[in-house]
Amino acid sequence: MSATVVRVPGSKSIMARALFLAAAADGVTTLRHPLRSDDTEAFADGLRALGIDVDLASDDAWVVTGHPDGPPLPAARAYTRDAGTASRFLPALAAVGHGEYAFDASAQMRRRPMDPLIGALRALGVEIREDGEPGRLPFTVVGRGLKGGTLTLDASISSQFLTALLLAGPLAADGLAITVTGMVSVPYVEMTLAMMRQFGVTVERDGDTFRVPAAPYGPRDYDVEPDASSASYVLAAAAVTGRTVTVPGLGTGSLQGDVRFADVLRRMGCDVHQDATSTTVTGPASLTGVTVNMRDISDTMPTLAAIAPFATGPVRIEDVYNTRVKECDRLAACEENLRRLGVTVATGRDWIEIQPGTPTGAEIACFADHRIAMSFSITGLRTPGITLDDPQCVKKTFPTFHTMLADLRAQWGMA
Ligand SMILES: O=C(O)C1=C[C@@H](OP(=O)(O)O)[C@@H](O)[C@H](O)C1
Ligand SMILES: C=C(OP(=O)(O)O)C(=O)O
Repeated sequence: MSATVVRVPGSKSIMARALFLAAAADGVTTLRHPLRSDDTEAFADGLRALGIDVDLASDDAWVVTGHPDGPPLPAARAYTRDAGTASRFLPALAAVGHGEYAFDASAQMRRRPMDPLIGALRALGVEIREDGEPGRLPFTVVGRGLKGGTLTLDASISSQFLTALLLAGPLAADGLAITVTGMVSVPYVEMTLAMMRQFGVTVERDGDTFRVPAAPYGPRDYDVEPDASSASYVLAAAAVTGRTVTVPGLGTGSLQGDVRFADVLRRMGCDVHQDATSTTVTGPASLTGVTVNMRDISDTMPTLAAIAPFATGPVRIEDVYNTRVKECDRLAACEENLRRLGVTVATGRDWIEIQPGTPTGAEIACFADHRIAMSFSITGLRTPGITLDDPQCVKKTFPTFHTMLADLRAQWGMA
């Protein structure tokens, strides 16, 4: 059977880093194949609120004029919507500047932890005024230029705090030495280091310590990869329908750890071909069960949980505690929705185990979480009658998701 080629939109995580790096570079950066979504617009709007010029008029290229000394405005208010990346990275950029920068976000984002970043910036001498619940947004960063130095950071709840400090490190007068404990989502940190290198700065890593030199970022013409987490839904669609899908632009050469979701599908019996720049998956006659540690690729946990009932044996996903502090408590959300579909499921502090079953149609509670909406839409390829209580929440990272899925259904002759 011939492969269906599906192009997925640009990477949210690469966009967030590229926007930060471009904003801090000495010159003008062009981002090619940008992702336009709620998260990336939140990032761009946040930069603009700080006085940094981001021209997102074109869908082919966003143009950013950098300010190596930090935000040019002496005072600003930034609203970072639901975006973890914008909410965690932008305050670190503000700390480099000279002024008072107030940050706030949506109710969902206000619930998510910010304390490791607040603590780290304070340890570096930055004044932070907590304007709401301690350790959460909203808060105000009072920037007086960042001197730098050494600090210890707990990275066990999110890697985004470490990424924020790494990205800002070269703008500190003395650079930064950061020692981390308990790191999750390691591939995102590797992405950060690789992209800092692409913009001209090399971080030295010595075990758990990252040494960031004081050094200038250079502007670039930057091509954004397709999003590997978004691709997981497309590959999962192949896995549950027995079809063949090729995602171009994403393979072993990707900066994104989530390309390894294809390895999980391979272990479940899919035929997987991955070269440097593309991934092709063919679903088997029946998927097998698997036990998998998803600490490194936890954004794809809901994708796997949602197709798990179709496997012939149990699917157990381990070491994903921090999925409880994402857009929603994702372990609880997956458990709730699998139960709604009549599937037997159990969860613990950091794991979920799903039994084989035949899901029956039900309304999915999205909890305003794009990944819950997209994951259970893929279950819907095999189970009639699945509806979403909040289909629009996919706009966070993949605004064209439902059109893409409708196109796939049409090409595959599904109603
Ligand atoms: O740095 C990033 O771009 C991201 C890091 C991950 O978060 P955690 O480090 O909080 O797991 C991931 O879940 C998120 O979607 C994007
Ligand atoms: C956890 C996610 O996003 P955020 O960048 O808001 O943390 C996600 O996209 O799955």
